[in-house]
Amino acid sequence: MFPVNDQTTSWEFCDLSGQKRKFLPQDVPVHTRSMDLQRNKLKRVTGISRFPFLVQLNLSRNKIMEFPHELINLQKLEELYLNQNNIRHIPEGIFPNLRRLKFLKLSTNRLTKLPSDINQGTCITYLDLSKNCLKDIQPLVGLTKLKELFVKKNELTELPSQLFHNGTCELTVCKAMGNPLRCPPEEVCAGGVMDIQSYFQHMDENPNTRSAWTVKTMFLGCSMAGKSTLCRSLREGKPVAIAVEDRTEGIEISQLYAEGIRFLFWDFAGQEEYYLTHHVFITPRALVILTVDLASYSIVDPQSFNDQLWFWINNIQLRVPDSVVLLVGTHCDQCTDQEEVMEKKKDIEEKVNSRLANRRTVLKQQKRNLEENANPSLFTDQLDELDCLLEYNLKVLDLITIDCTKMEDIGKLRSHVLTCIQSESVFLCSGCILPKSYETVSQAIHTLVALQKIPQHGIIQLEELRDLILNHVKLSSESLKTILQSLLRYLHRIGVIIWYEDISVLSDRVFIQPSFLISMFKTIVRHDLVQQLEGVSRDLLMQEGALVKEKFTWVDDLRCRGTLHNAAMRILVRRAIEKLIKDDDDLVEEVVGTKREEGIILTLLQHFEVCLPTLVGGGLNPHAPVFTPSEKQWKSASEAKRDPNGACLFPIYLQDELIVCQKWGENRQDDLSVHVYFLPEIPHGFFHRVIVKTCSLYQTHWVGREQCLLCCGNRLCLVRQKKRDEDPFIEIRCRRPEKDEEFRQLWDLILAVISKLFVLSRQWPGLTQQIHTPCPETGCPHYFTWRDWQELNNADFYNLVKGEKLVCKGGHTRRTELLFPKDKHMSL
Ligand SMILES: Nc1nc2c(ncn2[C@@H]2O[C@H](COP(=O)(O)OP(=O)(O)OP(=O)(O)O)[C@@H](O)[C@H]2O)c(=O)[nH]1
Repeated sequence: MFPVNDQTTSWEFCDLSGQKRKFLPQDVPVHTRSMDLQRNKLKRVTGISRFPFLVQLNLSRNKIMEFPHELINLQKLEELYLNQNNIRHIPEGIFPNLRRLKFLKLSTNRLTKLPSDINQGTCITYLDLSKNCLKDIQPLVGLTKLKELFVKKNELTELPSQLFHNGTCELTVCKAMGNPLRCPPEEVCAGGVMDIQSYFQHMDENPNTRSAWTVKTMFLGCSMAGKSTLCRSLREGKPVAIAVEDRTEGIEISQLYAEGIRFLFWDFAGQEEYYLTHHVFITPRALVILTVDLASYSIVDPQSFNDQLWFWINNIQLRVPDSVVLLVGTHCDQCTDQEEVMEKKKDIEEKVNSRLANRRTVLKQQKRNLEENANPSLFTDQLDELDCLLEYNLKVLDLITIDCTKMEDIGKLRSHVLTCIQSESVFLCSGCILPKSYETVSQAIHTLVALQKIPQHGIIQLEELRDLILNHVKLSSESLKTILQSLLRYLHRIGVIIWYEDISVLSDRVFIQPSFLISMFKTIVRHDLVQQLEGVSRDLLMQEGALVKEKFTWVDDLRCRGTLHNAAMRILVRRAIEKLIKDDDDLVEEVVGTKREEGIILTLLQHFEVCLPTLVGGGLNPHAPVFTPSEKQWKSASEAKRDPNGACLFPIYLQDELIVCQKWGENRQDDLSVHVYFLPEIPHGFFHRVIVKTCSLYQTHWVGREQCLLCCGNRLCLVRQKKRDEDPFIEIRCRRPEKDEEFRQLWDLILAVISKLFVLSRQWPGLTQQIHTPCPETGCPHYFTWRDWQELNNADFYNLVKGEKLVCKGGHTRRTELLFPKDKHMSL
């Protein structure tokens, strides 16, 4: 929507949006400067040259097939929206005439090629070409004022290096995800313009044409399905039996080189407790091998399909919706005969295909419902979002059946995986070209590991790593510095190393062996943590200066309250780590932490929102200084008071909701309640992180497994996960305030919680929100986008609470529904 200021008179701004028009209207004044024609049914734009004073023109969401040639007459045009049409071709000769054009949005069309003279639109600063079919954007070279470039989801294999030349480039934003990029690889582009520039600079200095190929392969599936067996057998090239007691805890990583491809195998444990870490490690652009035990799979029991397959496919679809999933059925030897194997294969494939197709049908139906609504303009964001979900294409390949104990079957699977990877139509992630210098440095790191110059645990200071590499390569210290930074970023993104550049206390340290870090994670995030704690010996307790009776308290607190004392955590991590790190007390201390300082592991667990430091509060405190209404940045209230020798709350280990229920009491009829719906469902682990995120804002909170209660001033706010008619939503429920100032606090509180929900939900790209849920009390839905929320002011909020309908147009992504009983007015 155009920004219209109050001074704009009607002849200057002409809103013709959403009127199902097939032609331009005749009665618009020729002096019109801004025309909004979005969401009509225009196929051609004939007659637009009658408005030579147009500065802004919005033709988005029409049915335009040809780029309107007449636009060459709009010489004052500065902003042009042509997104969401069907344009296949832009003729030559347009852009030399649009000398004032600054903003051009052409996303979601069918362009395969750009006109060679597009670079004569020399004023263009913003250009969106995402979601087309472009193979080449070389014609953009010469757009010297370009600041923001979007070319997501095209068919680009290269970006033109000239666009990024240091001296001339004004680009500040370049988004190129979703292209089969080789030069620079997508992982370099993800780092933004600076990383791309650095890449091209090194390519200039050390050109390379050879393609390096690394494929992250993730093994997912239920516990005991055979993931570790598959992973290790593939690596060894022969069947490897895994003893039952040798189950995967957390994640294991290993490598395999085959036919010039480096596979990084990530073997994820199947038990529920580990799902909590999956958001950290399940990343896009990987091959997923979903393993199912065919012997235990039941055709007749629908739960079997749900648990063993659909749960995983659904999770993958929510988290990495563009992935390729290879289904592997193990334990064939334990099925009665080949016939049973084939029946199960057929059943699984049919059910997967029908569920995937069904999901699409539901999405399409939802889209139709919105389009047919009396006022579809209220739903444009929802429609966009549904379009995005429809565009994702999770590829689930046919199931391959194997007996992991048979040599022949392991060979069959290995060549099948290679074929899948090499067939680019199936697997987007192909080889990528790196500057020679990157390869040299990468190789040097590899050699240093092999020569054991880098300790086995792989934790190394950045500077120390640089010094070691300098002894191995012919590079100046200065150029190594820049190469190393970009290279480490790249290696981190493809999953070879871990470097948390953004966590200030960890930014000077590199984890050359990710498996080390993960094994630290799994000492804490594990299904048998209580037993592990019970097994702590007297010697270990003494080392930490703790008494045996403290151990009983720890066990009790973990079991009943989901709280792990930091002292207990230190003991557990130290016990695990001392097996890996020998004779390096300083490092052990750094990882484990001390009574005065948090260690690496605790920092990471909090960074990834697995736990939060507890400051278990007392009763309601009317003077609690936690909230500062209208403060832009939400600081963690407990941060300053965090005690490294305190305890951490792990919502995953909580058993019940008792404490929350007790404190909250009964729902009241006049409670304020905001619902945030999610479609298709709330992912596993999502709510635990909501709890961690929201509770970290408050000093006083009580937490249950699927609920948490926050205290703001003397107001209570309940956040909980619920379902209505199978539709999952998160409810934020507050006691109705009495005083004005409390009311404002409450508004900020709701806003803070919702903002956390939105930030979090962005990490699941396959997730959107429920659309049709009218308010049961008033019958009229109030739909809000996140941007609407931010833009609402207190006065709007008062009106809402009074039951007045407030309509917000525009906005971005997900919508929220306000449900305030209409008859309960606030006295303000
Ligand atoms: N007979 C037979 N046994 C298999 C086959 N595949 C796996 N197994 C056995 O099944 C058991 C479980 O296999 P794992 O590879 O540990 O299973 P997982 O999926 O990694 O399990 P978690 O680590 O708990 O997530 C092991 O004892 C394997 O040796 C198979 O095809 N045939």
